[in-house]
Amino acid sequence: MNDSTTETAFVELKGIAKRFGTNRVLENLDLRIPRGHMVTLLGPSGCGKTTVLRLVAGLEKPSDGRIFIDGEDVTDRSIQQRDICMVFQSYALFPHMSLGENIGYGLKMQGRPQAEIRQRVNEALALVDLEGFADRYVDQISGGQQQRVALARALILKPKVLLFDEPLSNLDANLRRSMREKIRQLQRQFNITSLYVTHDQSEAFAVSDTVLVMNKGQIMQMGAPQDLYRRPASRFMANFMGDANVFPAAIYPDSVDILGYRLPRPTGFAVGVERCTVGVRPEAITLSQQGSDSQSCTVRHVAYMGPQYEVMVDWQGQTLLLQVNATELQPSEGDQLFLKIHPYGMFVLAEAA
Ligand SMILES: Nc1ncnc2c1ncn2[C@@H]1O[C@H](COP(=O)(O)OP(=O)(O)OP(=O)(O)O)[C@@H](O)[C@H]1O
Repeated sequence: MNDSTTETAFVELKGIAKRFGTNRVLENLDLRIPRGHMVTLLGPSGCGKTTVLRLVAGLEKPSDGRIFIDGEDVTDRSIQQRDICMVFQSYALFPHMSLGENIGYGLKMQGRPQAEIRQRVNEALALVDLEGFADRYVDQISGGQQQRVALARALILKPKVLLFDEPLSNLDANLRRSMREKIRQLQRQFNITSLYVTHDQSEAFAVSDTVLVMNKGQIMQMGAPQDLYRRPASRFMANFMGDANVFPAAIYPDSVDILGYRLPRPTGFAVGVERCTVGVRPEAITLSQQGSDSQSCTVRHVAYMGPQYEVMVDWQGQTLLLQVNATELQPSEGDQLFLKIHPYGMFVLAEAA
């Protein structure tokens, strides 16, 4: 199990329900985030991720249940009384203020002295690699820089909890990577308990200690990224975490039998499950020119992806999706090849075949 179930919770949601009119968005949701952890909420559009974030922020009231931060019941407190900062997709900076004034705004509202504000603004700008930008305005900097200003504005207040609402969605792919590394570095450096909403699986994996996958207001699975990918608890999870080939299988003491192809039993697979469903990730199936009858397959479709090919093959009456490293083999449609399934990429699904 992941740490978050055993460690003391710093942020805790207990029995949370949220209804908008007749729309029951969340029902009896429990969530525990240990101090200093970064938990990401991941799930399809409309599953309730943003609603959870807004409930923690105090921007929505739960219909039922209680919310605790650092041991205190904050359910009836406003956002200002919760010691929380939020970083939005839209940056939400004031255009009529300089970047320094934007970043120092919260401290000014707290009545801190000018000299302290100036010093802390400069420190915050340095944290996000924007030294010397204090006198610029929002329309003089790029989107990526604006999001770093928004991050500095949150960090300067040293909040108990930092909330991120799809913070990278407006950035292009290169900026997304550098910004997510910046967020992760600063979150770790300051050990800030954080909740991060995204619908991008690779972003969730890259920034978090723990990923919580939701669907239709329910928690489907929560755990470290590797656990969710390698041991999905359901078919929904298997498909949501990436592509999966699914087979009927039987597990014996020394082997797993998939459609007549016997391979070593992976560690952790329970013995004696004569009928089950096994999932195999595309990257765990390789192709080669040689093999046995039970591994023979026909290439149906090839898509060139740069570092690898995505290949569809017919095998034992099933169509499989797999990936071939472009440095190893360049398959073509119609090729008769042999596949190899690697136990590393295999998981047992709860449902029977
Ligand atoms: N203020 C509101 N009034 C009425 N319904 C709402 C309100 N806010 C959210 N909802 C509904 O709650 C459900 C969950 O919305 P939410 O924004 O939490 O989902 P999400 O997982 O964050 O989706 P997305 O990834 O598209 O942002 C949706 O059906 C949405 O229409």
